[in-house]
Amino acid sequence: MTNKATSDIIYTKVDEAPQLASVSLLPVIQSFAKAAGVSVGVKDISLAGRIIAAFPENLTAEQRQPDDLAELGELVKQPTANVIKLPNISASVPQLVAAVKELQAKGYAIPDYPEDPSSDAEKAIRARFDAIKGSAVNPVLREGNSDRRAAVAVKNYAMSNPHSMGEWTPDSKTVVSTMSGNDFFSNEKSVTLTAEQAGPARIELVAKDGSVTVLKDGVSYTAGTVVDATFMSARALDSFLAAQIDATKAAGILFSIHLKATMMKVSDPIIFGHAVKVFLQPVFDTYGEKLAAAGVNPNSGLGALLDQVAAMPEAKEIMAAIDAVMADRPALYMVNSDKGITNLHVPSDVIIDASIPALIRAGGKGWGPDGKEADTNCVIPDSSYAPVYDESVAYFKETGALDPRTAGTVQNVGLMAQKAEEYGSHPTTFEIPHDGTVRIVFANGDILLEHAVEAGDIWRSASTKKAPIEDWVKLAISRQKAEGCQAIFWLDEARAHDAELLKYVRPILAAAGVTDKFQIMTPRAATRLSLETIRAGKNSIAVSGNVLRDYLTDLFPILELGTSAKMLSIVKLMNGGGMFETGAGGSAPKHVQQLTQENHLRWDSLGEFCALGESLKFLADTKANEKARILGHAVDRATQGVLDQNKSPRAKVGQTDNRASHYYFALYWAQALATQNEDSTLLATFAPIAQALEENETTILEELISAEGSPADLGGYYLTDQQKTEGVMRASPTLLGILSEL
Ligand SMILES: NC(=O)C1=CN([C@@H]2O[C@H](COP(=O)(O)OP(=O)(O)OC[C@H]3O[C@@H](n4cnc5c(N)ncnc54)[C@H](OP(=O)(O)O)[C@@H]3O)[C@@H](O)[C@H]2O)C=CC1
Ligand SMILES: O=C(O)CCC(=O)C(=O)O
Ligand SMILES: [Mg+2]
Repeated sequence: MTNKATSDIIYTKVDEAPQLASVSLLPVIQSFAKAAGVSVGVKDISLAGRIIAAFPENLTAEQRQPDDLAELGELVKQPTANVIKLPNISASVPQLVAAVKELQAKGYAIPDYPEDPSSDAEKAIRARFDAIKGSAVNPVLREGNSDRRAAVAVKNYAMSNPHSMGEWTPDSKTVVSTMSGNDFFSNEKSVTLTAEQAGPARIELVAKDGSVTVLKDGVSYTAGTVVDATFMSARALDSFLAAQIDATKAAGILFSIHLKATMMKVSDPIIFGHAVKVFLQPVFDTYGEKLAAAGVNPNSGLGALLDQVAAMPEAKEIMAAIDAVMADRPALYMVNSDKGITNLHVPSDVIIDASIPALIRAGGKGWGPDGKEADTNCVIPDSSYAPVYDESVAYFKETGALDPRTAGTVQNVGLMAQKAEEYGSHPTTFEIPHDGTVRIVFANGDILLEHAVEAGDIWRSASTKKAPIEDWVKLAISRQKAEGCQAIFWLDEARAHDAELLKYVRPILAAAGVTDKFQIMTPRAATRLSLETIRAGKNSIAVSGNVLRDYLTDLFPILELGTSAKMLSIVKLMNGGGMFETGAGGSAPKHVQQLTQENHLRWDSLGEFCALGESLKFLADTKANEKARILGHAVDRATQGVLDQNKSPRAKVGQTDNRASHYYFALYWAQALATQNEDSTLLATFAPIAQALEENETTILEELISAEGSPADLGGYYLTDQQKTEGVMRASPTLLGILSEL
């Protein structure tokens, strides 16, 4: 790799709200760090940046950008890596298409996204876009397992300043519905590879007539890898969805589907497309061919479908047919009832890890088309992890809402390193073109796993390497030792994949003499026990696979803290480096909308503060930089100050926003450095800074707040204009002036 990252700490340029927040926060971080001899560089992993980097030959020399993600992907394998990773967009097709359109309008000659590539040239373009689509950054950077928890100060703050919780009543009609068979869960097969089996393999589909289609060649496995294969039957999925639509209507509640079309970027958009199609079945029965000819792909959602229909010659007739079907269907759970955006409009608008916890926090209520809250049928087709939500809903119906003032906490140790489990499944997931048998075949012809499938079934294989599994169990042991609390492996002995994992887990626990410190429970049982535990004010550690890592690090924080944005999220990289993620939430598109409408950014950077403190302390250890340690401890004190003094952003214009909260963070950080007695140089540097920040509080806040209430122009969405964005996010010349003294 050329162009080696030379900064001590790498901060990531991302998208949407966290990127806007960075424009305000980075000058503070960079100038404070500089005073301690610590350099903080930036690498671009934004959606727009990744698109630009993928098409250099289409662009002018000025427009071109290096492939920062590839560079970071190498860096995270180095022992010196120290990365602060903010959440980036995992793009669905509609988001990708919108970003390309914006870049084209700005003069970047990026090709269109080929929806249905036919020529080799189109296929090559599509392959480049596919590498950008969905969860394309996290699996590359997460070369370690996940340690997510609420810092003690953050948890204490949440207990003394509880967020509002909706009421749960036993008569709530809200339910979680999932398939009873023929899904990924029930069709799963799993094998741990012996040393003899390690090596190359291919995935092929053998048709009924014996002809063979190679779906994927050049798969390569190492010894000890757990290889899974499974499929979801398209027929079973469609009849499940049809039955759920009817059941929802009969119950008089809202229909909603919750998927992870971003992280599960191949399988879940297809499942989403089935939901769109089944919901509009009579329309597809009548106009299916015409819609297909017009390029409609239900996987992109109802929003894109409506736009495409509007441009068809038969628009009026088809629109009338759609309206008639919608009138006959149950009411849909809405993303934005004011704008008529439904759950089925865009595959990435409703993302299960955030959507279901928000509904549970609200007392089991979703928003209906009338703008009112209502009970909801939460449809989660695959039954692998749906029991977690089903059990949560059942538990809260029985016992009422959780009380954040007294609740304990559930931390997570998640398996994700080296594209573990579903993270690595994207290139080995296929929508089956015709009936037959899918099989994984070794070079010598031996068959590893096989399934009889039908056209349209979604078949996928995931694998998990030995070293990450062992690292994950060891991380669990050390976290349990540090906390001394209950710890549960959320694994189901009766599930093929989990049974293979347990063959690793048990001997490692036994060898470490800690078998009695851990329980092993199915996700459903673990959910119940964890909820009972935190209700009793005690703590638990959820040791889980990758998908549950994702789900649980939103579910519990959203109930305990009101949001997952405040989580400490550490990735202990397997080769010795550290990556510090900011919170457990996403890029909060709603927040950008508020900023552009009324110049108020309610993004909370507490996750960034926590990550920064950890990153500096890690740097102190890896580069023997004591100043960095002092800076890191001062970050912790500043974070505590932001919490104690209630300087976190609030929702409304005129209240503290993201920029003002960064001012307070800088003030408390400088004060902490000006009052420590370990390093006199730092003290001398920061004493006048702290004083200047204190003395100019009123001026700085006035400068920051003066523009609030009226629209803000960022000059773009996916690719904002740097000058305009800095004008909005660095609105206090006084603050910038003080920072420039460093
Ligand atoms: N690690 C990563 O890179 C991740 C990326 N994503 C990406 O983020 C995008 C949006 O995902 P989505 O599922 O909607 O989830 P988000 O977490 O972005 O948004 C859900 C809601 O959570 C609240 N929220 C999240 N972060 C903060 C914060 N720092 N401060 C205050 N409130 C916050 C907001 O609620 P309110 O409206 O109440 O303020 C927000 O509307 C997608 O493109 C997704 O792919 C998602 C998860 C992780
Ligand atoms: O990788 C992604 O797409 C999102 C991951 C995520 O939501 C998480 O890590 O919590
Ligand atoms: Mg998540």
